This record gives sequence, structure tokens and C-alpha cells, in this order.
Amino acid sequence: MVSKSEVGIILMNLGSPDSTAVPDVKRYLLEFLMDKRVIDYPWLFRKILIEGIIVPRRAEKSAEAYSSIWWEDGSPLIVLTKQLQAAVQHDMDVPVEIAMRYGNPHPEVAFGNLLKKNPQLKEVILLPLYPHYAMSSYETAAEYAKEIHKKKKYKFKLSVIPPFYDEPAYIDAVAESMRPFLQQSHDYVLFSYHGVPERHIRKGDVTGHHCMKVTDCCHVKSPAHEFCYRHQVTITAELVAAKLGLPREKWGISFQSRLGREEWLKPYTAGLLETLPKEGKKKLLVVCPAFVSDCLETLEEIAVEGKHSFMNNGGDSFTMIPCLNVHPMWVNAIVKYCNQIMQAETV
Ligand SMILES: C=CC1=C(C)c2cc3[nH]c(cc4nc(cc5[nH]c(cc1n2)c(C)c5CCC(=O)O)C(CCC(=O)O)=C4C)c(C)c3C=C
Ligand SMILES: [Fe+2]
Ligand SMILES: [Fe+2]
Repeated sequence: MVSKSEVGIILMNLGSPDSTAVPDVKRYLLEFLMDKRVIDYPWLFRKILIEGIIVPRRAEKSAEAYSSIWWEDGSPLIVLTKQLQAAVQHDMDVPVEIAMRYGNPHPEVAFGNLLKKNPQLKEVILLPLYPHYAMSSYETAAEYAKEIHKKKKYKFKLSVIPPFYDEPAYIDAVAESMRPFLQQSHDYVLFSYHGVPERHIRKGDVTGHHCMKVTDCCHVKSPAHEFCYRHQVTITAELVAAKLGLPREKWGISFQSRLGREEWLKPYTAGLLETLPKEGKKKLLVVCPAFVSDCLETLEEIAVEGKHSFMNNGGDSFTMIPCLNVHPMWVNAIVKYCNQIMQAETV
């Protein structure tokens, strides 16, 4: 048993480049895409592909995109994660730090900061800021933190909060963050999730015979669902839509940010933004519940590029609903999840 005074919390997000300068973006992309859980090809092939082709081709364009959304005090994802840290810290009497899977601050710095604040630290609660399990998001963040914890031989225990895609406090926060936007005239609500290769879904299927093999697999009960991104994002959208009373024909799911030539989860957001206006869905609301903080993929890919494409294809209005960021119900949800772990384990 540990006492509350011996606990610390780390909120772990994906990370951003240190600046919009091409060398910084290059360094970030290399770290990100050389992660074996993101590009899961054999090491030598991955190295040749990433260092020789993808990063040299992508870095400049990516740096430009980052420049277009960068804030005075840095990357939106980092700034918003810091704001979240401050809001959670305001409501909790245990120290709260942030860490990034790629770039800065590194998890070792976060662990070190908690130890500086409390050398008697007995337990760190890690919250990967991903509602859904994907090898390339939640899993890599959790496993990286565990690796560092093991390598540094820290004496404190590390407890990782599981994905919270169906937790009522998260669902309520997403629904309430959307509610004010539903007041405006709209034809359709699109839940646009970050995509992953379909192959990753099959690879992560612990049964070996369920995901994308069984008809309507996401709705057929299976132990595979604990690790299935496709199932989990489907459930989030269904629960949020039910909470908001959205009729089934008024909303849909799509997947964005595809990279490379493989088949990714479908339908692709980019394609839908071209076809929806032609189907009479001309006034669109887009929400991105896989991202808890606004970032390049929401502020640029959806709010700028996506809007441009939708309007050019006959759309009348396009609104991107902001991510949860520092929404009070989201802050409460985090406090609740951390307290649940502490109550289970502390005196
Ligand atoms: C929501 C969870 C995420 C999953 C799952 C995910 C998978 C995934 N991503 C890439 C490649 C890139 N993603 C990039 C940006 C990016 N991705 C996420 C989240 C998930 N990615 C976020 C929050 C961000 C934004 C970061 C920011 O600084 O704002 C990028 C970098 C930007 C760019 O050049 O487009 C790449 C590259 C792959 C290949 C993948 C699954 C295999
Ligand atoms: Fe990504
Ligand atoms: Fe599945």
C-alpha cells in the first residue's frame, strides 16, 4: 500500500518537433517513423525507407504545415498538453508532469521531475493521452514508458491507465464538447479518426481469426476488442451519438492522415469530404475524438485542408469541433481516472 503523498502522475502525449525548422522536423519524423510500432517493417528495410525516402521527401512539406499552425508559445499539441497539466494539477494534490513519446519532454525528464518533487515517490500513474488502443499510439507510449522505468531501475511502481474509449466520463466530455455546435444548422456529423494500416488491425487480433475476418467484426463480441482500434473508435462514436440523440443517418465514421501505399482503415476522410456534398450533406460538423488535444492533424489536415476540399466540392458550411483540450469535463474525467487507481492502491 502507498499513501497519496507518495504518488505522482504523468500525462503522456505523442509529441511534436521542437520548432518548425526543417532539421527539427526531420529529427522528430525520424524518431517517430523509426518506431517499430508505427512502421513495423524489418529494421533495415524501415531504415532505408524512412531515412532514404519518406523523411527526406516529407520533412519540408511537414515543416511548412507545422509553420501554418504553430502558436507563439510553440506547438499546439505541446502547449495544450501543458495547459491540461496545469488544469489537472489545480484539481489534484499530487504532482502532475507531462511527457511525450517523441521529442520533448522525454519521459525520463518527467520521472526525474517527479522524483525531485518527492524523493520518496512510491508510485507513478501514467495516463497515455489516447482514448483508443493502437499499436502505433497507446501501446508504443505505454511500452516506452515501461522500458525507461525498467532501464533506469526506478524503485517506484509504474501503473498505466488503460484506454478509456467507452468510459462514461470521457464519452460525456466528448458529447458535451460537441453539444453547442449541434445548435448550428447541419446535415451531417463526421467522426474523423486518425487512421492506421488495416494490417495493424489484423496483426493486433489476439484471436487470430476475428478482426476484419468475421462479418461486422466490431459488433461481434470478442477478446480481440481489448486491442482493436477499429472496434474501440466505433464504440466511442456510437456512445457519443447515442448520448447526443443523433439519428443514425445523421452521422458517420471516417479515417484520416494516411501515410504510404498500404490499405488503411476506410472510409478515408479525404474521400468523404469530396463526396458528401454530392450526397446532399452540405453542412458538415467534424469531430476528431481520437485526439484529445488539437494538433497538426486537426488544425491543418481537417480545419484547413479538409475544409478547403469540402467547400470546393460543393459544401455550404464546414465546422471542425475542437478537441477536448482543457474542457472542464475532460479535466474531471482525468482526475476521476487517476483517483480510481489511487483509491484502489493507496491508504
Ligand atoms: C490518435 C492516435 C494516433 C495514431 C493511431 C497514429 C498513427 C500513425 N501516425 C502516423 C504518421 C504520422 N502521424 C503524424 C502526426 C500525428 N499523429 C498523431 C496521432 C496518431 N498517430 C498526432 C496527435 C499527430 C500530430 C502531432 C503534432 O505535432 O501535432 C505525423 C507527423 C506530421 C506529418 O508529417 O504529417 C506522421 C508522419 C503513422 C504512420 C501511424 C500509424 C501507423
Ligand atoms: Fe499519426
Ligand atoms: Fe476488430
